[in-house]
Amino acid sequence: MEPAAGAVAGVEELRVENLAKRFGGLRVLEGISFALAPGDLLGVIGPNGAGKTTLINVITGRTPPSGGRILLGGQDITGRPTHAVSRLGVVRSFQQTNTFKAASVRENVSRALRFSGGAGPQGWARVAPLLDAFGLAPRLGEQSDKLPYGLQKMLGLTLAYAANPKVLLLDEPAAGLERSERTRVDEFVRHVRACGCSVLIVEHDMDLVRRLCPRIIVLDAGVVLAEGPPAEVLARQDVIAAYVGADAAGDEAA
Ligand SMILES: Nc1ncnc2c1ncn2[C@@H]1O[C@H](COP(=O)(O)OP(=O)(O)OP(=O)(O)O)[C@@H](O)[C@H]1O
Repeated sequence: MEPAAGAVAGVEELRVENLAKRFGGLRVLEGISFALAPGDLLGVIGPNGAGKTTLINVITGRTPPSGGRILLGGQDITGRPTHAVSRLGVVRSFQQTNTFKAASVRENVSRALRFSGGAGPQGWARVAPLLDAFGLAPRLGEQSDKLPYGLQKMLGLTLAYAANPKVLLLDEPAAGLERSERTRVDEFVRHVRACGCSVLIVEHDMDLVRRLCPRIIVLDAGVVLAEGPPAEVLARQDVIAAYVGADAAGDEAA
């Protein structure tokens, strides 16, 4: 799959500084800081309830933070509403698919392209490599919720890309996919990075994380427990104890 020419203009860096989120007395995120350069890929892993989805919710304006700052290309976007944040180019995908269920694949793509002002031939040309690679091109007329689940997930990713992101936040893109379908997530991520888009990927599939991510952070109870290349981080005893446990220890040994 070739990257579309000129797909993303004016790519900017995302910087998260000392981000915190509390729900009442519950501390869900505390002191989270990292930066994403253009084309960067950061994996975020951690046990259930560690705060991974909340991190995406806070960055994308779905949930207001309790402290800290979010900067896009140096511009403070902290606390802006979701539609404003996505118009600036910070776009997410959801664990569950986020398509308009009763609408066709074509209409879904068209809406996402219209959002970024690019529903003309150029916009369609930008998403065409993804539609082809995922086998969605011949199914444009089909109702999106009648597609097999794996294709609905890939449509969800395509829609996120259609919105012309500078920074893409993927919440468990491989969840619910057959093992054989997961390499499509790899293809997707490589494609969007080649277009200069930064990617933050929350994922439980450690094989995928090891394959794709040059750098990961481990969240545990809302704080960063470890950060670095997956081979180093996943070998740390505190990470194994907190999260990875016997499964990954077994994988490492295998
Ligand atoms: N709106 C909310 N109100 C109160 N508590 C919340 C809210 N949203 C999330 N939480 C709590 O915040 C914590 C972190 O949840 P979050 O969904 O971010 O975890 P996660 O790391 O994404 O987990 P998973 O891997 O299971 O998706 C959990 O204890 C959750 O119950």
